[in-house]
Amino acid sequence: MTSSTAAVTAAIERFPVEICKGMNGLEKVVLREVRGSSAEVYLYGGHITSWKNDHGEELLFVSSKAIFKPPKPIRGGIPICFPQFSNHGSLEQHGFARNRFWSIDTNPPPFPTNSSTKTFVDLILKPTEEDMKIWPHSFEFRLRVTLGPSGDLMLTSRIRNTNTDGKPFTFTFAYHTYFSVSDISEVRVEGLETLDYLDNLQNKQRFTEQGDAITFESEVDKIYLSTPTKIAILDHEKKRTFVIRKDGLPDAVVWNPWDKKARAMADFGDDEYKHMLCVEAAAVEKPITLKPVGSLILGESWAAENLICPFYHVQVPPTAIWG
Ligand SMILES: O=P(O)(O)OC[C@H]1O[C@H](O)[C@H](O)[C@@H](O)[C@@H]1O
Repeated sequence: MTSSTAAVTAAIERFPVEICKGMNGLEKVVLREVRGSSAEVYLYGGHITSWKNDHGEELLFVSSKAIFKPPKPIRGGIPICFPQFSNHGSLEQHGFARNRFWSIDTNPPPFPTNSSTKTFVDLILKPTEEDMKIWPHSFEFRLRVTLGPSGDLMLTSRIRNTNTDGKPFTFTFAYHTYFSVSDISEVRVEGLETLDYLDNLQNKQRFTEQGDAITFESEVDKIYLSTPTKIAILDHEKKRTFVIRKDGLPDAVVWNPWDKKARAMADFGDDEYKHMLCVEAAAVEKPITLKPVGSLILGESWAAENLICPFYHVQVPPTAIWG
């Protein structure tokens, strides 16, 4: 066993997590909570591909046609969009973090909150020389995926500028979460009413949302701006509500490709749009800038959190969410 394998094993043995082979032999980490909930994270993309409640029911949508083969990003789950969201810049769509191989971070810097009672894994992404030809910046991107005792899933990202050439860098970001829903026409989203949004289907023009909670009857691709820290997705048929609680991510992207675009995507089933909805905690309108390493100081860092939790319509929402 090499010393780095030993360090990974030691980091993993502290927590009930397992590293195993997933689709096409790609490595994945499986987190399990004592009450039965679980989550799976592929090192390819630092990509969450499964999140199940304590009845083993899948809460994320992953396409039956998803291609688990680099460099194609995985269709569904939670892709990480960094250092660019969508086509808002000159890099490839959604940046490159979602199709790079991440590593297990055996020595993460301490977290302000105590996670000792939770199941989590820490991943890290650093650029290769090839990446630096595309985006000439040195960075450390640390991602902690935590499965809470009530089955809630928390993603914490910490990004540091490690440039020693005196250059700041600027990025946009999203957790591109694909929620599984029973029937898109029965779903509504609360928390975005009356907000301004940029409509990707109308040249990113700015509009103001009218009326009540958001419902779906055609393609939607909107970036809601300066959104509240809590957003809810209500699924009447499933009698289930997902609550998203976010910090450091002012925007929220809502996307459903609907039938025509679904048919145009090779890695997405023709009718699958009926059973998914992306609500993405994001920082898009105001890109983040981080200062480089100085003579006496570390490079600047940025952190963002996204907590998602299902609750069922017979339950009281967990206090972790409504706080
Ligand atoms: O197909 P992808 O590159 O994964 O992007 C899927 C979608 O992601 C976001 O939600 C964007 O707002 C959409 O414009 C885009 O179509």
